[in-house]
Amino acid sequence: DASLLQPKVQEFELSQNEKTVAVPSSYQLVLTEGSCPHAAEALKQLLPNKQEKTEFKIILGKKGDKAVKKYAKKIPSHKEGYYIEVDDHCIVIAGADARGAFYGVQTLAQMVRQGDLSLCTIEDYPDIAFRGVVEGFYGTPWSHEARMRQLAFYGRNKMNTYIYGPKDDPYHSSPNWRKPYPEKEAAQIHALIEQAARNEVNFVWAIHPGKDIKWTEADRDALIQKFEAMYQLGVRSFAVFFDDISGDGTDPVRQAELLNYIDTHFIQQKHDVTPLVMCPTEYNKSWSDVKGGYLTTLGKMLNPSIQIMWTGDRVIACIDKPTLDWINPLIQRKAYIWWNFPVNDYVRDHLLLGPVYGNAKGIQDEMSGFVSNPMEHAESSKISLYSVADYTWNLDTYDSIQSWKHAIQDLLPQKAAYLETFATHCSDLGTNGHGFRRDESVPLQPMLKVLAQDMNASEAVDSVLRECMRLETACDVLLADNENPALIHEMRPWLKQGKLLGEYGQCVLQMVKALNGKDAAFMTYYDRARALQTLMYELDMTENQNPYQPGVKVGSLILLPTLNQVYTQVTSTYNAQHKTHLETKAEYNPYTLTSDVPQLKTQVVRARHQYVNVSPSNEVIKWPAGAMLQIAVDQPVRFEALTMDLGTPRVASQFTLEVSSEGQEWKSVSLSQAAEKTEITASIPTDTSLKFIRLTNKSGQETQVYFKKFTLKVQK
Ligand SMILES: CCCC(=O)N[C@H]1/C(=N/OC(=O)Nc2ccccc2)O[C@H](CO)[C@@H](O)[C@@H]1O
Repeated sequence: DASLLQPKVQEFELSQNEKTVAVPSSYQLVLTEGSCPHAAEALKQLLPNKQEKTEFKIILGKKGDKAVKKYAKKIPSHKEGYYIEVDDHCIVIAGADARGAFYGVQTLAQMVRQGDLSLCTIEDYPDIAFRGVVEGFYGTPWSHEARMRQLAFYGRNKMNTYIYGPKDDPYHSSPNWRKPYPEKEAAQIHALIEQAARNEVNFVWAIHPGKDIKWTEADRDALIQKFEAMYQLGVRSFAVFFDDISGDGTDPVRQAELLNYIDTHFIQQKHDVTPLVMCPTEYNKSWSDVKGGYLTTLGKMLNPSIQIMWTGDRVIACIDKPTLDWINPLIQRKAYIWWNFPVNDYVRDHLLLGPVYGNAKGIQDEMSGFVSNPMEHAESSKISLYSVADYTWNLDTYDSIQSWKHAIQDLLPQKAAYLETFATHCSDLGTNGHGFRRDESVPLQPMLKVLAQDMNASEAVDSVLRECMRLETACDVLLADNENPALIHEMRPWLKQGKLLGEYGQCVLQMVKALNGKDAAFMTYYDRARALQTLMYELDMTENQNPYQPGVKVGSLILLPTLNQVYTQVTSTYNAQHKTHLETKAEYNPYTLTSDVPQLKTQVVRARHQYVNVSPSNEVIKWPAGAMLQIAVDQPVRFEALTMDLGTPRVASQFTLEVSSEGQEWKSVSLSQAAEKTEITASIPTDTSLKFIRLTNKSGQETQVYFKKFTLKVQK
């Protein structure tokens, strides 16, 4: 069944209807020794017991091999393409090159797993030249074991590129990019390179020198020497990243001269090295200043074989034709896409387990590469990566939902149905500085909308109740599962939250059904609902407490908000009927953020014990003159202190900090910032309790700052 092949093949034809042949238990292998070693190794693992003298033959080779001479004309004339022919006494796998032959064996492996083989022919090849993953996220780099598993996953899914560029590796970035890796790390990288080769994956080693590179011969030679050291380790693919830097490292002429020098004096000298990849400083349209000439300078100066990475119209954006029609002419080549999904280093309280959707069809000829920047959770990222492999191999037949279901089936075969239930409600990012969102709880949305309109709609009550039971069950089963321990370990906090959410939903809907029944029943569900609200809040406050977006969110787009709304409504109704004063607030967040700084208006404010934090942003914030950021609180509190960090020294004088107890009378509070320090503090008088605090840019002009920290300390 061709629709089950992953990625979907370009052309599949049954040769004789309904005829099949059993998977050969023994066969004669015909190949040119040493021609396609990784394909031959994969075939041996797939069908181990080959015999010399048997009737059945498997022919394996690449274009030019005598073994496949007869089929040469059938082999697609695309790099990494292959031809498969299955008939009743022979299987042919003929690659356009060795990697194509390897991919043919991967496809055969999937056919074999389906049982008897249909008599058929397959002509297949990738739509996009470079497909795979860039380990380029902020946060805990993947472990060595996780990377080894990833590379095998890429081999099975025909991804041919893994770019090693973890921001937090000191030998990839500053300060040690000039130094060779120590013994242990070097050995691990060598092991990864061998694993990559076995799986026909280009291991691309990236260097990120931009923070402190000097435009001198010394630093140029230091970079070449580091590349040479990596070449000795076995690296045959190289990248230079200039993203997320400032200062004179951002000069495009210098960047281009350096890259052309590396290309001419290193890449071109080696013959067995793939084209150099670079990540520009302006890597998305929203940050580009075309008139400034950065992109056009690179486009004009960079040797044509050098690939230029691009994230799209924004840092986090899906890729469509207008995106590519804009960038390709400027850089005078096809963009090499760095797709910032499912990376979640800016929404670390959310796991992104939903479908991969939103990238256009029909744009395969406008991109030279498409690599996904994943989550620090390696196993959980495989749901998205499976679909990125599917999409980038064959854009026009890609079906996001079907691919998502197959991805889950592939990741956890025995418990796929449960993982699908859980993943359905664990896909949106929540509000974030990039404004990038994903759909969530999609099959349940119609009923949730009915419920929000009328909590007594019995069909909606029952269907949401059943889904909450399924969610609770799914989380229990997954928490206890050991088919893929690494996956469950990563998801554990979210599975626990999903279980609580499923239980909470059942209580709330039982409250609705108990409204006109026995009060004791209602009260029991009410007590448990309140208890579950507390348990969800405490889990959110105690697990995954990273310094950026701490906490554990599940169902945050529509399921939890709808259940909270129904909780409030049914409790209010009960109060009206019984003249009681039960608590109607579901999720109590006493703080509200308002701002007329465009990039800050969606930031999240959250109380955490004695501290009130506004979530930091990775972006450069353009703070208009007179614009403000305000925190309001329901009940008056005594703020003791404010600590913030705008990532810029000597900037406090551009701002005023004011406080108010009712929003009319404002008192200003002095800000202090030590010389050459970026941290700004304010001690707030606690003689009166306050409901408002606001920070305004009073400098009379727009200022550019970062937004690394904004924390209020509340008096106990
Ligand atoms: C060619 C893409 C480079 C890129 O995306 N860099 C980082 C990246 N950069 O985006 C920024 O907004 N970076 C930034 C903004 C302001 C100041 C410093 C960095 O975003 C991703 C998602 O958070 C990170 O995983 C990436 O490492």
